[in-house]
Amino acid sequence: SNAASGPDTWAADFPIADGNRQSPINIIPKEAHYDPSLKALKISYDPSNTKGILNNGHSFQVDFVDDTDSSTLTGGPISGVYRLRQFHFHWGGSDNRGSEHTLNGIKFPCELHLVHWNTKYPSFGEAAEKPDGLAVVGVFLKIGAANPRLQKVLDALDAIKNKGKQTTFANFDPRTLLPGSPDYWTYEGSLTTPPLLESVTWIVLKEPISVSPAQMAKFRSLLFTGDGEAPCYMVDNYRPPQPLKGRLVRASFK
Ligand SMILES: Cc1c(Cl)c([N+](=O)[O-])nn1CC(=O)Nc1ccc(S(N)(=O)=O)cc1
Ligand SMILES: [Zn+2]
Repeated sequence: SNAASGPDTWAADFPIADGNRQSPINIIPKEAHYDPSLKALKISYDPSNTKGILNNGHSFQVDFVDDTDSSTLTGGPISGVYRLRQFHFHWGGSDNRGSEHTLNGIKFPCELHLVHWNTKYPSFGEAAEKPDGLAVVGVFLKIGAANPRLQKVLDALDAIKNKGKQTTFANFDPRTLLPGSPDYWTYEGSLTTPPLLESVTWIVLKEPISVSPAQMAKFRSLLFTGDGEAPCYMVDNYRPPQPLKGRLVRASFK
């Protein structure tokens, strides 16, 4: 991460960066606790809720209409109904890095985050301030065959090369980006970029999905910079693992 504005500089403006439930973390499967009381994740998304795709200057995100309970996450470690707000990714400048969570210290080239908020609160903004306000599903991407479901998202990136650019993007079902296995790890954490709010129940899926080297190159064609600025490729937009500080990581599987 670059020195000027990278993760090492965040504590100055956001003291919570050194808090007790920061994300991401390194997940050590052997130290996770199997919890038989954890329910299966129940994910149901309505593709017609897809609102658009935006380069926000630190990643790109696909936004969803979240004014009804039509795209929701329930079950798993959470109680109540959480609505899908957006999904986005984090990736590296080369295939040996890019994910935020790591597995036994291993970095994946990319990580998908599906961001949901608890409907017991009136809005995403309100929920983001509460300890049980958000639930983010994390999915690792590993180098392999080209992922045809990912390609529709990647084909939209040429239109949002620069920071602040957005374009239409419709009828996408994020369920198509999820792996077959329902197995996950879960722990209490935070947003991984400022404001680093400690409001996220993390649900990290065990099984990665595939991405090809050519598809990774597409992620890396985006720019951090706005139109007319000296171009800076959008790569290494990941925060490294943070101290566990005594937190328990639970597994939904043996
Ligand atoms: C903080 C906030 C509020 Cl409040 C609003 N809002 O519209 O009210 N928008 N944002 C921005 C936001 O969502 N950031 C965010 C950061 C990290 C992640 S990550 N990687 O998944 O942890 C998910 C989201
Ligand atoms: Zn993220």
